[in-house]
Amino acid sequence: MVTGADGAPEWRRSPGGLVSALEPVLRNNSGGWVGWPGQADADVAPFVEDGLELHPVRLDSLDYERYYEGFSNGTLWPLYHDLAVKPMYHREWWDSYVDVNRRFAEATAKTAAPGATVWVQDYQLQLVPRMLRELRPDLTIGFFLHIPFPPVELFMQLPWRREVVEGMLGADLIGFQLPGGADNFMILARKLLGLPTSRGYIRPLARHGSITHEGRTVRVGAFPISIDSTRIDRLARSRTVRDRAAEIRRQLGNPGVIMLGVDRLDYTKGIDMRLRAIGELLQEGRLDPSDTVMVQLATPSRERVEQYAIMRRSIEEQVGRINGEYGEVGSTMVHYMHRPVGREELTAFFVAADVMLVTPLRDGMNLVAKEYVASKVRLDGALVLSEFAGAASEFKQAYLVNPHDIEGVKNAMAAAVSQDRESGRRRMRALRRQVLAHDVDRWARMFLEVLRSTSTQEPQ
Ligand SMILES: O=P(O)(O)OC[C@H]1O[C@H](O[C@H]2O[C@H](CO)[C@@H](O)[C@H](O)[C@H]2O)[C@H](O)[C@@H](O)[C@@H]1O
Ligand SMILES: Cc1cn([C@@H]2O[C@H](COP(=O)(O)OP(=O)(O)O)[C@@H](O)[C@H]2O)c(=O)[nH]c1=O
Repeated sequence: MVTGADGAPEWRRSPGGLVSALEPVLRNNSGGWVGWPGQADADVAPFVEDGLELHPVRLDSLDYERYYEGFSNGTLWPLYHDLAVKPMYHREWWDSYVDVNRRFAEATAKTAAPGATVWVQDYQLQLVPRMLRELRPDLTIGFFLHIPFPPVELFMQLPWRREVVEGMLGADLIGFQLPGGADNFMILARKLLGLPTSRGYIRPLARHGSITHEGRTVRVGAFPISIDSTRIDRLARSRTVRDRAAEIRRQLGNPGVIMLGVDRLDYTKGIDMRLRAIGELLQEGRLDPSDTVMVQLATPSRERVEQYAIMRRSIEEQVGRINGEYGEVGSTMVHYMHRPVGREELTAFFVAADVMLVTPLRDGMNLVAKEYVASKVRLDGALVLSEFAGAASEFKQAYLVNPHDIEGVKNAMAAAVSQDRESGRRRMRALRRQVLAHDVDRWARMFLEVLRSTSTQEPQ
C-alpha cells in the first residue's frame, strides 16, 4: 500500500521476484495471502483483490525498523549473501523478529481452514513453521527460502542460529533454490542440533534429504524457482510491446548495441561492478561510445538501510562520471532510472536489449535473467550472467562470469557485444528451451506434490 498523490491509499504491486513468482501460483490455486500491507502503521481489514484473498498483518514503525530493515535486511540478508556487507547483530532486532514471526503465525492459524496446506515464504519468516505447528498441528506446512542459504561457517556467526534452524524444522518440507543451500542446511541440522539425517547429496527436484526431528520426518529439497514463461513469451510477441521496443530503440538514438541492467537497487546485484567494467571498456576503446548505450533500471529498495544509501550514491556517481566523459549533447551513454517499471514496459526493454547484464555477487535465483530469455522470441540478444546467481545452474549457455573478476566480466561483455548471429541464436535457443520447459507453475506443482506426499507419510 502506498499513499497516492491525492493523499489517499493506493495498492501497488511489491517489487522483487517473490511476488512475481507467487502471484500466478496463488491465483491458480485459489489461495489466500497472509502478508504485511507494505506500509507501517496501516490498519487494513482482510479484503479480496482481483479474486485473491489478502489477510494483512500490521507492522508498526518500530517493527518496520527493527524487524524488516533491521533483522531481516541488516542481519540475515548480508549473512545469507556471503557477507556482501557486514551483518549487524542486535538483540532488540532479534526480539522484534520473534515477535513479528509470532504475529504471522497467529494470523495464519486463525485464517487457515482445518487441514489446510500453508506455504511459508522466505527469510523474513523462518520461525513461523515451528510457531504455527504448535498452534495448528492439523496443518501441512511448507517453507521456501528464496535467497541463498549460507555455508555452515558463515551461518554459525548468528547468535540465534539454533532458534532459526529449529524454526524452519517446524515445516514438513523445507525448500531451497539450489542443492548447495539444501546441503548446507542438512549439515547444520546434524552438526548444530545433532539430528539424524539422510546422507548423500540433494539433487534439484529429484533427490530430497530427510531429517528426523521431534518424532517427525522433515524433508529437505532443492526447487529452483522460475517465471510465468508463457505469459512473458506472449507479451513479448504482442504488437504493443514490439512497437514500444522499437520506440525505445529510436528514443535511444538507434545505437548498434543496447546493454541493459534491471535490478532492485541492492548491493548484492553487482551494479557498481558492471558500471566499472563498462567504464574500463570505453576507456580501452573496446566499446564504441558513439554506437553503444547502457540502460540501467533500478527499483528503489530498502532505502533507509545505510548500506543501500551508500551504494546508491556510489552508483549515481559512476553514472555521472561515465556520462561526463563519454556523453554528447543529445546522446547519453548510461540512461539510469531510479523508479519501478511495470511489466509491459519492462518486457519492451527486454525485447529491445542486445545484451542483458545480470552480475550479482550472490543471488538466490534472479528472475530477471529468466524474463529476458523468455522475451527473446526472435532468438536475438545475449545474456551475461554471474556464476553466483541461482539461474546460472540452469543457464549454461549464457556468457557466465565471476563478478569478482573484472577482466573476465569485461571479456564476456565484449564477446556478447560482438557475438556472431548464428552462435547467438544457438545459445538463446538453448536458454529458451530451458525456461519454457521449467516455469513457475511447474516449480509450485513440484514443491506442493512433495509437500503433500510428506504429510501422508508415517513418522520414522
Ligand atoms: O520486498 P523487498 O524487501 O523490497 O525485496 C524484494 C524481494 O527480494 C528478494 O527476492 C528473492 O526472491 C526471488 C524469487 O525467488 C529470487 O529470484 C531472488 O534471487 C531473491 O533475491 C527476497 O527474497 C524477497 O523476500 C523480497 O520480497
Ligand atoms: C527493476 C524491476 C524489477 N521488476 C521485477 O522484479 C523481479 C525481480 O526479481 P529477481 O529475482 O530478479 O530479484 P529480487 O527478487 O529483486 O532480488 C522480476 O520479476 C522483475 O521483472 C519489476 O517488475 N520492475 C522493475 O522496475
